[in-house]
Amino acid sequence: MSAAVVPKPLHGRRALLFAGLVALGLGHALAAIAWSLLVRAMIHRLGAPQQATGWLPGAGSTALGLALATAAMLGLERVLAERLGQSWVNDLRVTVFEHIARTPVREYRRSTGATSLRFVGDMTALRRWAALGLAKLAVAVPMLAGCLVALTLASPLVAATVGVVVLGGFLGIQALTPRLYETSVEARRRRARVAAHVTERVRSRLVMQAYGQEDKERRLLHRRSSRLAGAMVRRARMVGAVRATGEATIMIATGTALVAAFIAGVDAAAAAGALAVIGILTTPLRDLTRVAEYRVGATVSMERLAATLRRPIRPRLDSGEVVEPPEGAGTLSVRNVSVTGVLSRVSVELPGGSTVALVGPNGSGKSSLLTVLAGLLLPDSGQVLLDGVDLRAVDEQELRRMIRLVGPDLPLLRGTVADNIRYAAPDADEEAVAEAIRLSGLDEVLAELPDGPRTRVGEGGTGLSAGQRQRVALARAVLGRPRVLLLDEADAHLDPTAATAVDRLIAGFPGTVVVVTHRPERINSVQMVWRLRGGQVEVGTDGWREQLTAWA
Ligand SMILES: Nc1ncnc2c1ncn2[C@@H]1O[C@H](COP(=O)(O)OP(=O)(O)OP(=O)(O)O)[C@@H](O)[C@H]1O
Repeated sequence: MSAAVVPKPLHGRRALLFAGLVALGLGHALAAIAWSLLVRAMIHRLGAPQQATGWLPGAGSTALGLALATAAMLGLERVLAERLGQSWVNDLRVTVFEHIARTPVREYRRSTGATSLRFVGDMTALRRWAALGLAKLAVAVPMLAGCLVALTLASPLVAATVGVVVLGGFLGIQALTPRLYETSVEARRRRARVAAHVTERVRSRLVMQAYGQEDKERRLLHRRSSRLAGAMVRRARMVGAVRATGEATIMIATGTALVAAFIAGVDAAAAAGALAVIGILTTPLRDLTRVAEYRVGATVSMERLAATLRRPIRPRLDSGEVVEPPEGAGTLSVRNVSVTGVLSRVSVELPGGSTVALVGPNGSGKSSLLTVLAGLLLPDSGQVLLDGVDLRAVDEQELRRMIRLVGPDLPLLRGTVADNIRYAAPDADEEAVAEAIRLSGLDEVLAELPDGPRTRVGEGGTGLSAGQRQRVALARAVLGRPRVLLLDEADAHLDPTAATAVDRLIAGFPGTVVVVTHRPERINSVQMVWRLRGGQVEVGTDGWREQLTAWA
């Protein structure tokens, strides 16, 4: 099992974008210095007798040039910052998705709402941090440094005073961040609860309606929503405190700069230049205040994502580890397979092309064994071989092509019936699709559907009856002629005619079939029976057909 590599915000191309933003910050700094010198020179000229000297040559065009350059830099800064944020979040989104997609189903039990919060709320917080936090940091720090240089040119005392006030402001903000962090964690937790509640209950609203629980659920949501509102207000209070500290810093810096200018005895022109710089300084100071806010939001979100990414996933095999897909008829060998709490040192052999019924009481581990045979659940110990090769050594795509599973945990996806059939093999030709439809007995279903294979279904196949869904799932599984077909209660929901179609499918299927069923009397075409009990597999003996009914 391996953990994911978390994309870094300043990796690769993003480091260049960041460097571009720092360059823009330096540009802003130079503009601030130039602006302060220009203001100072203009004020000097205002004080001088006009007739003698005339107006400052080039002042207008310099001011216009500085204004245009600043506007252009601001525009460019926004674009670079957004590119930085989007690029990082895009990498993160794909990484998190891939990780969740590859996490064993038993390892990931987050609700859909909590998962979608990772892709919406958390990604927004992280994009803000990169695009408005990191990017602002890149620009604001050089800009702040440039402003302090400009102030030093006017008066070192003024610069030192402003520097001390700014430092005090940052320390104040720093002192507030632990509480901001706590309130942000609480707000996120409450948001996750509301998202999980709403998503699950909306999806299962028929259960609410059937049991008349709409009012109770509404009250529950109201309570959770009110708690979320409270948490958001507490967070807003802290955000307000941070912003207020930033604004107070700006005002105190302006006031103390004037006092310092008075004490230092600087002339009016230099004081005006310093004030012009303080005006410019307002922008980076405000930006840096926001940086603290975005950083805390991103920390909270990143902790949640990192927890998800720490979950182990099935590692991709290195090219050197992959063995050639085995040749053979689909012989399955289970050797000493154990899955904690479910299977205990199970060893059975299923010759290629044969069919076995897997029976046993509820919870005995039939579905678990099927997922082990499919290579989807890795056993804690032991191995499963397909035609003599350990499933773990076979390239995953090849494995999925050779072994197909049908079961209640593999619903249909939103799209058309045809999209669902082709899901496993989008490039399959029409002939292969027609064969899969025929084998699964889906042709009768398609004839009844308003738009035939182009009929749209919702999430999980809503819009079709349970039996219709089952047959679409069967067609999806047999497309491309897998070597092994694992059917988990494939006859559930089927009427006798449809169940006969499943029986025909099993009888006519050229590969190996394992069929989990509670109704063995429907399955005539199996050649042996395995019973799961107490974590062990008993293999039916000579009179197994009688055992099939007795065991099920
Ligand atoms: N996603 C899961 N995560 C953790 N444990 C699970 C999961 N699914 C099943 N189990 C556990 O594995 C054991 C076997 O369950 P399994 O679904 O394999 O039994 P089954 O024989 O197929 O039952 P049924 O006849 O009711 O379908 C049960 O104790 C169950 O609690």
